[in-house]
Amino acid sequence: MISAAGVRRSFGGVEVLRGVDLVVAPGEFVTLSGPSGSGKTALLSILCGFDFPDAGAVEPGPAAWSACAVLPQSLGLATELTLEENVALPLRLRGLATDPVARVLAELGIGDLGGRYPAQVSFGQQQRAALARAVVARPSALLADEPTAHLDAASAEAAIGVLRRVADDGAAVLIATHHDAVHAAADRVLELAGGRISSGLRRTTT
Ligand SMILES: Nc1ncnc2c1ncn2[C@@H]1O[C@H](COP(=O)(O)OP(=O)(O)OP(=O)(O)O)[C@@H](O)[C@H]1O
Repeated sequence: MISAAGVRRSFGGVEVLRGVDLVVAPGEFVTLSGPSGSGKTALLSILCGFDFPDAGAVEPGPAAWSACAVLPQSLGLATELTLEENVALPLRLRGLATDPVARVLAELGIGDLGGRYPAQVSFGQQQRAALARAVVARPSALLADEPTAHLDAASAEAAIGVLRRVADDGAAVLIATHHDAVHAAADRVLELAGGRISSGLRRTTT
């Protein structure tokens, strides 16, 4: 579960988040839209524990952070590790087998790049490696900031398929994005405007 209740956050005297309430249930794939500067990154940073609210409460709290995967805009790949080693890291840290690494890299179209270092691949390829690392250990919550920002349409489709599967496997998934294709794949689209969540349209399936 991912949730925020009455979350407020100011920067330099400007209140960017003015009482944000949201809930993403296990198994839900929810996207967060909103104009540039509306506070999407600020909200995700608080939800994943990188930052703290001035007021309000969030889940996951510290006790559940280990089961929460985060894909920041800056990616955070370890530059001294190959893509394969980066993706294997969350599995190794938990003492799990690294068999899924090759499958996830292949699914994202970078199966032949596992032996390269981040500096030896494009930013879009790094972005897919960071997504692979975020999902490989089957997190129970996933927070991602613009995970398809540097991807072409086909690569974005593959990324969306992976995100969808993480939710179908039972994770609560919240994605900040400007990308219509990601919103179209979501169960619900939340709009952050004026410091609050102003809508939560449920996608209708026919
Ligand atoms: N650490 C900080 N210090 C000062 N101001 C900040 C800080 N973090 C965010 N802000 C301000 O808060 C506002 C929201 O920023 P944020 O990055 O959350 O927007 P966003 O909705 O993610 O934008 P984008 O769609 O462009 O990524 C902006 O006006 C930004 O300048």
